[in-house]
Amino acid sequence: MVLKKIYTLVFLRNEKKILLGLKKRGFGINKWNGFGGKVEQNESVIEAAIREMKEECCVTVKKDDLKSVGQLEFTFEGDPVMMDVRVFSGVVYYGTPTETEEMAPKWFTYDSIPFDDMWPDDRLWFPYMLNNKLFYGKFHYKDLDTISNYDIRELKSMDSFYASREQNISPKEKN
Ligand SMILES: Nc1[nH]c(=O)nc2c1ncn2[C@H]1C[C@H](O)[C@@H](COP(=O)(O)OP(=O)(O)OP(=O)(O)O)O1
Repeated sequence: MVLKKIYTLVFLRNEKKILLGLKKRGFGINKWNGFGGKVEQNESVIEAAIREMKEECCVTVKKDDLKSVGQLEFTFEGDPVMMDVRVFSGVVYYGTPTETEEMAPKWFTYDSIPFDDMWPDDRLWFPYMLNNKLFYGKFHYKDLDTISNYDIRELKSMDSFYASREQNISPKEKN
């Protein structure tokens, strides 16, 4: 059996910019990323995405304003737990992105995304997201800085992609 933990990752965007946050503690510290974290028991993926946005940058997003745009799976050498990351994108939000103990938010123009200070996988799958393509990516890390192999593909629909894997996920994990 593959052990996995489900995470959320949310990117607010507009025509010119994307909101990233500098992670101030824990996993991925000092890297720029979207906002998100572990899906807790008794919440759906989308509920977790909304909660993490509020906790990490004080912004309110509504369920219908978040679009499921991708899934990323990460495994690490010697670690039996797969990270299953559900990626969302949104334009509409309420409030002002504000620094918290976990994240320092900042808007970046699309040509100034700081890939050198992000997870190495980001420069591989961001082009899909930025071009409004749905995607699935699978990455195996040799260590926290080094991808040993990966595969990315474009998807036609997130719903049908998740439906095809339904037998492997519990109802709570669906969005
Ligand atoms: N290789 C990777 N590339 C990427 O772009 N995002 C990644 C990634 N590996 C993890 N992430 C994201 C997923 C998730 O949004 C975040 C990790 O979540 P955290 O560990 O911060 O979870 P929590 O906020 O629940 O943690 P704690 O509250 O500190 O327990 O980093």
